[in-house]
This record gives sequence, structure tokens and C-alpha cells, in this order.
Amino acid sequence: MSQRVDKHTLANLSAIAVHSLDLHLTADFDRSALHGYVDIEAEVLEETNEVILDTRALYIKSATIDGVPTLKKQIDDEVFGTALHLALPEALQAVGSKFTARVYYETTPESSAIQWLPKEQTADKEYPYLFTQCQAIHARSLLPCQDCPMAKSVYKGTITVPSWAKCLMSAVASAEPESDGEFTKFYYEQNVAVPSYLIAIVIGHIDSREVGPRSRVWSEPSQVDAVAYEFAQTEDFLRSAEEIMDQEYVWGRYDMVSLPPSFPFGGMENPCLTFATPTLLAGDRSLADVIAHEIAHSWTGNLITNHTWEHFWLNEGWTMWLQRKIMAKIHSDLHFDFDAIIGWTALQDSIDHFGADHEFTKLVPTLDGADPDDSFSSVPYEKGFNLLYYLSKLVGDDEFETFAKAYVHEFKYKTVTSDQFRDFFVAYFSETKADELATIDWDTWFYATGMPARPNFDTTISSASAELADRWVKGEGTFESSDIEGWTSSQIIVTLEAILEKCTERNEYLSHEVLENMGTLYNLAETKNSEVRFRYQTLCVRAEYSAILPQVEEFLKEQGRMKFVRPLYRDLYKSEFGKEEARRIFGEWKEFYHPIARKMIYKDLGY
Ligand SMILES: CC/C=C\C/C=C\C[C@@H](O)/C=C/C=C/C=C\[C@@H](O)CCCC(=O)O
Ligand SMILES: [Zn+2]
Repeated sequence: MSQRVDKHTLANLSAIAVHSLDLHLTADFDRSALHGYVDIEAEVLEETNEVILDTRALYIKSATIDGVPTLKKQIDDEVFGTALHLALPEALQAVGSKFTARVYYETTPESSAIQWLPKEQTADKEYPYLFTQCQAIHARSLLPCQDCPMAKSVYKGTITVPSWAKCLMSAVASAEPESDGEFTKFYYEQNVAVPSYLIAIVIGHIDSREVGPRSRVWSEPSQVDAVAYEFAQTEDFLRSAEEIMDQEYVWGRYDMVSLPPSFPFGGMENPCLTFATPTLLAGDRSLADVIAHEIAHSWTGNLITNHTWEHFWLNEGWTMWLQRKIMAKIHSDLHFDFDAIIGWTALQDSIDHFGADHEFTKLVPTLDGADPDDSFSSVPYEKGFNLLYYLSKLVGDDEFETFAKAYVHEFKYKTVTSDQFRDFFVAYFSETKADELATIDWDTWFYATGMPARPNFDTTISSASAELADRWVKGEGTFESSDIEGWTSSQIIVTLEAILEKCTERNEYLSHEVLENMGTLYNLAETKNSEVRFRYQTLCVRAEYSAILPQVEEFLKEQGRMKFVRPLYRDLYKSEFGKEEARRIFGEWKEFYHPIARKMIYKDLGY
């Protein structure tokens, strides 16, 4: 059993276990505030005279324990918010005591989990919108709670919204909405215990389409058909994942909401309701692997959860592995390694960004005193995936897949640390693979900084991209639009990444004329595929091709996904032509970005 200790919470975890949360909130769009109360059912694990909860930027009005007003004290912490101390009456201080704490509160405009969008920042520009993002430690700015992954509890939500709006949560609807004409009440229940970072709310003028027997997509009305088309493979992805993991999908519904463009991530695995960025709407389903990723989290991350944020790779590395297995089942086995090659480049970029000896390049970093947002990168995703890839080659792919099923059965509904993962792996293969086990250097995998050794990825699909990239860099032969005829957007991405890598190695970029020619031939400037657009723009900015600025500015202003905007702002800021432009664009547009993105870009631009 792992200890109830977490560096990122101020709550008294070892003394108190929370069993359920019951949220009663009303959304006030005029004041940008959610107000109401939360009931917290809890139990004493170690004798104590208080309950300590995480909060941040919340206005706490009053609190009761079992209906009786209780004393409260709030103590600020520089990094982790404000600890809310509630006095426990003497009769409830002994081990095993159970009680309900009720806290009346409201959120404030500084509540970092919530983005309140004015109508101008939505697609349809008719109504305001609200969405939350609680990972990693923003739930404390939505509700008082034990804000850490190991504190899993069931939750309920009764949310009152203006009647032009609908409310969605990361849970299943437990009753029909009730309206009095002016306001509508929505009822939700999440009966599988979840950590606080998976509590999520969307309120907006939205519509939906059914895309599968357990799935609907939601978005603003003008986009809902496009979203339904883009995410139509959902049921296939779900069935593939169930088969690979030999474990049924336990969450009931798998719905998705395509959010307004300032959503800072590709997707977020909120249970029953994946949040997705509209930058996935390429029109040809080419970016649907993000949905496979969020579906994969239904097993790895949501069912088996990292014990603390230092073990985040167990959420994301496993999810990359399962995402790639799902996509390989849909396309072909060769796609598994092809996707892994794209991931390898992302890992290299993250390690170049931090520096090869930086703590955040470790698979299991020490995150003392640090906000997990600052350490977020492709490292847990791709170094994590590469550890699993390495282990699978060591024990055999089929054996590893069987192990993955056993891992789910062992750890489902629990949290897991890196040591527990290692011990389980070693015990599982101790009889059949003793020689192979003896060769694994776990300490290097877990605690070494920098890149791991590059595996021998299969290059059947990627070799054409590598050859084309080579020709562009060397300027060999002639180029035609037919060079990429019949290619997937991923093959174009691998080509652009290979060009960038070769140019960076030589410290010599393509000429502006060549970049313009390439853009025209391959339609790189006009493409609807955000991943391709991002790579082409990066190539141009690094080459000081100032004519690209209007396109970069347009991209930076039409969406706020950190994967795209942060590196583009950084590259622009590093370039000669774009240094001042980067700060100008951000200055003009910062209110558009999500609070988390705004905070990170601010640092990226050297403020
Ligand atoms: C070592 C890092 C430890 C903890 C960090 C945990 C969370 C960091 C926080 O910033 C939240 C991340 C949320 C991510 C959500 C979805 C991603 O899969 C998106 C990936 C990027 C993208 O596709 O846009
Ligand atoms: Zn993920």
C-alpha cells in the first residue's frame, strides 16, 4: 500500500479520507462566478482535530460539520493556494468517525480552473461560455477538496445555469434537467471514484449529435456536424481498447465536447466527457488519434491513476502505448512504429527546450515546491512510451500485451507509483524472463536526465518522408506536388520534422525562396491540418522568413492550444524579425488565451 503523502496538496491526507463530493452550484455569467456549496463526506483515518482542504482563489463564506457551524481558518501558501482548516468537534476526532463537511463558497475571476469566455470568443458569438480544466492542481480553484490524484472519490453535481445554456459534466446525467423558464438545473453523478483533476464542467449554448451507441458529440451549433464527422470512429476506438486491455469500458457514456478555440490542450480525458480542441477539425479525420488518446485514458489514467504527479508518466506513457495500439488496430501494425517516430521528435524537442541535464527531463522527476504545469512536456508521454516500448521488445510484443491486461486487472480503481509498476513487472516475468529482467537498468530509466537510447523503430512508412526531406535540404532534383500524392498528413509532418532536424544540425535553414516554393507545392500555408500548419510555420520562423508573419499571427490568434502557441511564440521571440512582434501579438491577444496558457506564454516571452 502506497503512503498518503503528496507534495502538491495542503490537505491532511493521512488523517482524512474523502469518500464523496456533492456540488451544488449556480453559474452567474454577469459576475463570472460559480456560487453555492459542496458537501464533502469524509472519514477520520488518524486521530485529528481538523479537516484541511485545498483551495485557491475561492471566496469561502461559511462551513458546517454535520450541519453545525464550524470554525474556519485560511492559511496562504506561496505556490499551492490556501489551506482551508475546518475544526472537527471532539466527538468526531477518533479514527473511523464519519461526517459531512459543507462549505459555502464562490469562485473568483482568479480561479485558474475556469475560463469564462465572452460571446465574442466563441464560434457562434451569440452567448458566453464556461469550461474548466483541473489537471494538474487547478481543481482547488473550482471547489474546496483534497486536490491530489490519490484522493479518489465519487461525485455528484447539481448545476443551475441560465436557460439559454446546457451544462455538461465529467459524469453521467442522473435526472432530466428541470427548467423554470429563466434557469435550468442539471443533475450529474459520477459513480466511479475519480481524483479531483477529473472533475469538469462545461456551460454553453451547445448542440449534439449521436455518433455511436454510447457516444454523442457536443459543440456550438454551427460546428456540430463537422465535429460528428471528425469523431465518427469513436465506437471503433472504444471496442479496440476494450479488446487490447481485456477490460470493458466502465464509465457508461463516452461523450465528447469540442470546445471554443482557447482550450489549451489537444484533449482532456474528463471521464464520460472528453474535452477536445477545435484544432482537431481537419475535415478528414486525420487528427482523430487525439480521441484515441483520450479514450485510452479511460483505462490508463482514469481507472489506474498516477499516485502523485511525479509518476505522471504512468498516466501518459501507458496512454501513448494504448493510443498507438488502437491506431495500429485500425490502420496497420506498421503505424505503431511510425507514430513512435513522431513521438521521438517531440521528446527530443522537449529535452532541447529544458536542456539535457534538467530535472524535468527525468521520467520520474522530483517536483519539490514546483507547480506541475511548469514541468509539463512530452517527456512523461514519450520517455514513458519508450520505456514501455523497450520492455515490450525485451520480453516480446505478445507477452507484453498480455502483461498490459494483467496490469489493468491488478491496478484498476487504484493509484500506482513507478516502484509498484517496476515490482509488478519484475514479479510477472520473474519465472519466464529472468535473464532479460537482469539486464534492465531501472534507475537509469527512471532517474537519468536527457534522451534514452534510440530504439530500432521500423522505418517502412517513414523512409519516404526521410528521403524527401533529404532532397529538400540538399536541393537535389526537382519538386512536384505529386511528391506527396496519396500521403497521409502524418507523412508530411514527418517530412517537415526531418527537414527541421537536418537544418538545425547544420545550423543552416532553407532559403526563403525554397520555403515559399515548398509551401505552394504542398499547400502548406492553406492546409486545414493544424499539425502540418504548425510545422511549416516553425520551419519558416526558424529560417527568419519574415513573410510568414501574417500567417503565424493568424494562427496565434485563432486558437490557444499550448502545443502550438507556446513553441511558436518562443521561436518568434528568438528570431530577429519576430522578437518584438511576439510581444506585440501577445500583448494584443493575451485575454483570449486560457489562464494556464497565458501564464506559460508570459514566461516563454521572458517577462
Ligand atoms: C512531470 C509532469 C508532472 C505533472 C504534470 C501534470 C499535468 C500538467 C498540466 O499542465 C496539465 C496537463 C494536461 C494535459 C491534457 C492533455 C494532454 O494530453 C495534451 C497534450 C498536448 C496537446 O496535444 O495539446
Ligand atoms: Zn494524455
